[in-house]
Amino acid sequence: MRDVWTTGHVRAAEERVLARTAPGALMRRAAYGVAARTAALLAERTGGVAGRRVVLLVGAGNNGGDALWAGAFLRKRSVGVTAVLLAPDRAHAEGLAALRRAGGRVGAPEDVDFADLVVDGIVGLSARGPLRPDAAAVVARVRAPVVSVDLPSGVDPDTGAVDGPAVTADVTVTFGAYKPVHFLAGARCGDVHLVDLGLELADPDFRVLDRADVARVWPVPGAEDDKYTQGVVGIAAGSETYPGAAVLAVGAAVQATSGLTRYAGAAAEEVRRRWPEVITTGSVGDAGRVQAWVAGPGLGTGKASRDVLRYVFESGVASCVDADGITLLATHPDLWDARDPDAPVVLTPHAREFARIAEPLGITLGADRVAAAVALAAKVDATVLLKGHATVVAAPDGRVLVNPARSHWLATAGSGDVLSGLIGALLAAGLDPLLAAGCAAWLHVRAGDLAARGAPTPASAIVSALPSAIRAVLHG
Ligand SMILES: NC(=O)C1=CN([C@@H]2O[C@H](COP(=O)(O)OP(=O)(O)OC[C@H]3O[C@@H](n4cnc5c(N)ncnc54)[C@H](OP(=O)(O)O)[C@@H]3O)[C@@H](O)[C@H]2O)[C@@H](O)CC1
Ligand SMILES: Nc1ncnc2c1ncn2[C@@H]1O[C@H](COP(=O)(O)OP(=O)(O)O)[C@@H](O)[C@H]1O
Ligand SMILES: [K+]
Repeated sequence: MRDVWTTGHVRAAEERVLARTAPGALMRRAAYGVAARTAALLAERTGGVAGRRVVLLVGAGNNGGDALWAGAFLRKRSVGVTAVLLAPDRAHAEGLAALRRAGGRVGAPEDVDFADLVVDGIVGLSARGPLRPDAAAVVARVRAPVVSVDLPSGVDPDTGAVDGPAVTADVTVTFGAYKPVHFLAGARCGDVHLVDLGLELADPDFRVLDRADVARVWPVPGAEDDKYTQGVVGIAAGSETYPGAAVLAVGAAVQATSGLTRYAGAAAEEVRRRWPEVITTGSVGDAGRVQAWVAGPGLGTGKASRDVLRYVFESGVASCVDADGITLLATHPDLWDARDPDAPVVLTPHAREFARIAEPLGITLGADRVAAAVALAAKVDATVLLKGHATVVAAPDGRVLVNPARSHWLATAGSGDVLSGLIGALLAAGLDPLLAAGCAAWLHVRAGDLAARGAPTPASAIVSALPSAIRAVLHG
């Protein structure tokens, strides 16, 4: 599990450490970490360190100071270091003096053209908005690998939003604590390395699950178990028009856990043909007992679908409401009244579905996706999984998980249906809804990677990759 704090919390903690350490000590520790990673990347990309050319892009604040000190440390390994000062009269004075003492020089934007590696010290925690034009012009020249100091400049530290020119780093070296940008805009950061500054921080703003966290809770049957004790999941999905959504959601549920899966709906024939182990019926009322429902994928939004959702809510078990189910809740908010208040609900909107359900409630999906998910979760008293390249899962009590993608091949038709089946299976197994949604999203990404291996993948191949992904989770 990795803990993540917004910049306000990190700054406050840094102030406390600054007050009890020698002046400049923290910055030198941070900069030493940058220098070490820079040398490692130089060696990896160019085959050596001594004699290579590093250009530092130096902004007006302490982020630039880190870069200058890192340059001074790199000089000790005979790296040629040139600093491009974006605000020459405000460049960090001690850092600049240290670089000059070590034999580094101040250069011009053209020096970027001949760099073996660029260190981005333009802006860090104080970043506001995209890169300003002078910084953007220098960054546009960069062809070399980039090490970003603390975070890639131009990306919002707390939301990961990018709305103009910004740096894309190969490696980011951050200090004290992970910040939201590192997971909400992972693709901009490259590999992220954390340098410990001994900060003391309270509860994180969100958490990121690791393999071990998923392994700890993924349902594994024991000697006393049978197909019922592990939790039975019911899938109310698919229609005559969209039978595929049912086949995918059911397939994910069948492969996720070893309990029983039931299916109720118009795609019973297709489901049975593909998944003979599933007990199928035409309607939710005939399905038999389940411990959790998945309602919505490919279901349609007519009267019959409304009845399905009402039945699921009235049944008093946990549910994952996806796709058409979300649209139904948006257009017929009275459906919420059918809900048993003790039964947890997980909503899994993509951005457009989120807008559909949240805007009438006065919640807009702006740059801060975490805040939007938290607000909707509290408002409707449900766990909200907001899909995207970084999936945000917010519980009604304010706990948040973020699950970053490792590639973007999951953005394919039917991929969301697979996710809903996974969540349903984990809810039926009794996982806390936040963990059910978070672990499902985690496994979804891993299965997506295994299925894709660098090329487009159909959603049905993601379903097929689930056993391998679970094996990798459970057995390392
Ligand atoms: N605190 C600590 O203990 C430690 C802190 N450490 C380091 O300090 C960093 C924070 O430093 P910081 O607060 O001095 O500001 P920083 O991020 O360098 O910004 C500088 C100036 O940039 C400008 N600017 C803003 N937006 C911009 C944009 N889009 N495009 C271009 N320019 C933009 C804006 O200047 P303005 O012109 O608006 O006055 C702003 O004042 C932190 O990330 C870490 O690296 C480490 O050493 C460890 C110990
Ligand atoms: N750019 C992206 N990178 C990685 N994953 C993505 C990206 N865009 C979407 N996804 C993931 O792909 C899935 C798409 O789900 P959804 O939009 O419901 O598709 P469908 O309705 O076709 O099943 C979600 O799990 C989402 O988090
Ligand atoms: K930076």
